[in-house]
Amino acid sequence: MRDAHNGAMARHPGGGFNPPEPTRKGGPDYGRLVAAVRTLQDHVRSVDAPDGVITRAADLIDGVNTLLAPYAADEWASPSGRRTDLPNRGNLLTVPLTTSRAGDRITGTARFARYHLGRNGAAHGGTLGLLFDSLLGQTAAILTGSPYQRTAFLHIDYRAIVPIGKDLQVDAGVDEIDGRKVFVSGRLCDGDTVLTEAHALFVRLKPGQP
Ligand SMILES: CCCCCCCCCCCCCCCC(=O)SCCNC(=O)CCNC(=O)[C@H](O)C(C)(C)COP(=O)(O)OP(=O)(O)OC[C@H]1O[C@@H](n2cnc3c(N)ncnc32)[C@H](O)[C@@H]1OP(=O)(O)O
Repeated sequence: MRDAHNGAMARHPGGGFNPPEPTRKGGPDYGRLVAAVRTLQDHVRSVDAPDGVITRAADLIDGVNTLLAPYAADEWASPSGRRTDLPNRGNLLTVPLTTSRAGDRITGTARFARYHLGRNGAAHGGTLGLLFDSLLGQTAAILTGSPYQRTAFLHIDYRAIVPIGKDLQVDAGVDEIDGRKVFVSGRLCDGDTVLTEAHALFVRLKPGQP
């Protein structure tokens, strides 16, 4: 049987890390769909309900999966990550992040949810990598004006545990450009407290690189 999700492996004919092509596909409720799934993810991580409730929830979600399955499309056709009118471009994968350019910096707000919980109130360390790849990737792309880059390395320093369910501040900038290499760093703060610092190398892709 064909796995429709393998369509996501289709390569762009031009190669490279292609910037998102804006779309309004999915209509007025696409943002609500993504927000609802995020809420669902939080519920699945926090639920402590009777077996019958779990059975009913699983049945309902199976129903949604059956509804959506015939429409699985590759990454170039799906609106995921291309709804530039929506938070996080309608990309369910990302840690919720809102940014804007402030001169030669990228600043904004990030918020971890129950879904991102590691243990004992702290966000899972891997989700910090997820956040910083997005934040520093955006920073490299926007501040250099060249979106065709990929992360070569990402170094994270965990300074303090990152709380969930709280608006936190991000700040990032370009430290150095050396030919194709763009060195970027940033941090995540809770007020005056630095929670996480990261630095990364993004390499501008040559034509034909995937
Ligand atoms: C315009 C506005 C648009 C706005 C709208 C933006 C929206 C858009 C935002 C996107 C924000 C998300 C961005 C996520 C981006 C991913 O997450 S990409 C996924 C994770 N990364 C990957 O999968 C990359 C896998 N690796 C590779 O593909 C290749 O290793 C790379 C990174 C392309 C480099 O390979 P290459 O081109 O063959 O490079 P190579 O010639 O070996 O090295 C070039 C230089 O870099 C150095 N280098 C390479 N790798 C390393 C390393 N790991 N450590 C140290 N040095 C290294 C080399 O030593 C060399 O240095 P020099 O000799 O030139 O001094």
